[in-house]
Amino acid sequence: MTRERIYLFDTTLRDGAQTQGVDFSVTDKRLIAEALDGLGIDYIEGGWPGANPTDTAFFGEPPALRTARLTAFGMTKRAGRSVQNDPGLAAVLDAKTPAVCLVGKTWDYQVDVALGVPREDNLRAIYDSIAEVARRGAEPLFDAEHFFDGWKANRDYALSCLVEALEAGARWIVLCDTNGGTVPGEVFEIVSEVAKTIPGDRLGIHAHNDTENAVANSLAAIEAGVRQVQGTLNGLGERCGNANLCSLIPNLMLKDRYAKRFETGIGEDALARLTSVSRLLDEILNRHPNRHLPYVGGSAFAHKGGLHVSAVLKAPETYEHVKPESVGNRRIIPVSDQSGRSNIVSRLRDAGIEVRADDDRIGRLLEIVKEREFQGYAYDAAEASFELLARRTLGQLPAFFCVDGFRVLVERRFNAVGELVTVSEAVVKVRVDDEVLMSVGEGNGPVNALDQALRKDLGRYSQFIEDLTLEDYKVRILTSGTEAVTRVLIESRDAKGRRWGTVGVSPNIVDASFQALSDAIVYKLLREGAPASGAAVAPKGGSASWAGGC
Ligand SMILES: CC(=O)SCCNC(=O)CCNC(=O)[C@H](O)C(C)(C)COP(=O)(O)OP(=O)(O)OC[C@H]1O[C@@H](n2cnc3c(N)ncnc32)[C@H](O)[C@@H]1OP(=O)(O)O
Ligand SMILES: CC(=O)C(=O)O
Repeated sequence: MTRERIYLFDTTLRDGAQTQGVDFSVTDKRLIAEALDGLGIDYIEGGWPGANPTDTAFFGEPPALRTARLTAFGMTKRAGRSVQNDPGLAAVLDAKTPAVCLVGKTWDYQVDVALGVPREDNLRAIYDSIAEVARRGAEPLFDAEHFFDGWKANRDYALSCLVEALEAGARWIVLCDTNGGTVPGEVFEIVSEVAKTIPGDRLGIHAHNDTENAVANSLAAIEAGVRQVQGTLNGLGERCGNANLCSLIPNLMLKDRYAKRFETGIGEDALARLTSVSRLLDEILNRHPNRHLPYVGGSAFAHKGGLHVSAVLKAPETYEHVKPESVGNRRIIPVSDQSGRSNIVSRLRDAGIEVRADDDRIGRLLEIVKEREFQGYAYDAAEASFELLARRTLGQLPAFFCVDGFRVLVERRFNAVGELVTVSEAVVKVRVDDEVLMSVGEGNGPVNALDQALRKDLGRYSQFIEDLTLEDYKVRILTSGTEAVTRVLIESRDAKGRRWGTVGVSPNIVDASFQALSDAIVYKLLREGAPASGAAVAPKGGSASWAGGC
């Protein structure tokens, strides 16, 4: 059976740039456009030429795209101006992109209130503007703003706006749920009605996520006939975002209901790069990847419950709706107080620790994990600390360095120019082989000072941790009985792009931080294959190098 083509339109660089807190540079835009092109996206909306210097510069020197059509965004001509005499429209058209998408009003209320022009004038503006795009040789697209609200308020007027765009030569008429308030059943009904006037292979959908339905609305629109779908990477976009292409694409390609009827421009190889493209966007935006994103999130294939893990190890499809590797993701089996022996065995194997499934020490390790989670440790977010704990329990943790003690001082005083300052200073005494090393660190707070001091001189181990960076530091106060206990979670990273989490728990925040910091270093040494120290021995209990004297 021949499959119908669904065209994918990415607006990460335009609607995504309207996300609060997102501010792309020209270089960012180029990188993202190239990644989208590499995936096989059909249209890449690069921004609004003339609206700001970044977008103007981006279109001034556009990236060389392999197959995607670079699209410039703008609005229909301004009231009181002709298409030839509208500097805003001219800037969009002068970008000379293969495709141009113009947004126009289709809700009568918006025409009356936001534009304040007679409704007839708006119809003429749509026609003239789209016709001008066609006349200039670009592929015209019409974003029908507020279409669903417009339909509900005055369907004849909303439809007449679409007809104007179609007659003016629009290749695509994109139905926008601008305020994001429409739900899937309504989208299906309305699009089905519209498709009686405008053929589905000329219709697109642009859904916002204000009711958490942007992906569902896009799929409903496809079921009702549209053949172009707009969205963004990771669901960026105005307010609550747009339809997330990182969910839409796998839904279209991996779910039989769609995959049997439709094809996209994305191949299986490219689909297997989706997770890395999603992470690239986070990297560029300097954001932490959202673990809970479907398909591409770090937890999308994380199996925590013991019952799940026991079955997944027998057959992954018992608890996985698609194969993680189909979207370039991976299965994770974290260890926590929800675990059974299966979690432990699986995690140990992942860490390259060979142990028989019926080894008594597995049960002992499981007990320790549950006991420590009761005290406040959280190993599902600190896989590196779990590995260290496991290796120690199994007698497989090399001793690298030993912390004999530390002292932290926080002092508030007047500095040399009479300003009141708070200074933190830490002194750490470590032993490597038989050598005692004492380092002083200064920082903007006690934990920072401690971190500086600990890393400053680890003797022959210093070379292994030069590229170690602290990425995230989270503190949570837990109430256990009448005493407050602090849990510190640290995420670390190195130049090879490895990330790992460590945890520390103590009634004292500095203590808890120190455990997590020293675990982060020990884990790095382990991964680097650093040789064990001659004299120091790993202490019993607590972290690898923590817990006072050795
Ligand atoms: C639904 C969407 O997401 S559409 C995309 C929205 N994205 C953006 O707005 C980001 C980029 N925007 C900008 O940089 C600026 O808004 C600009 C450069 C486009 C315009 O800036 P300004 O000229 O200062 O106008 P401002 O943004 O305050 O107001 C928009 C004007 O366009 C008019 N307008 C809005 N939509 C349309 C339209 N489809 N067709 C014609 N005119 C329109 C408004 O009535 C208003 O006119 P007024 O100034 O006479 O009241
Ligand atoms: C065009 C657009 O972004 C919208 O209507 O939501």
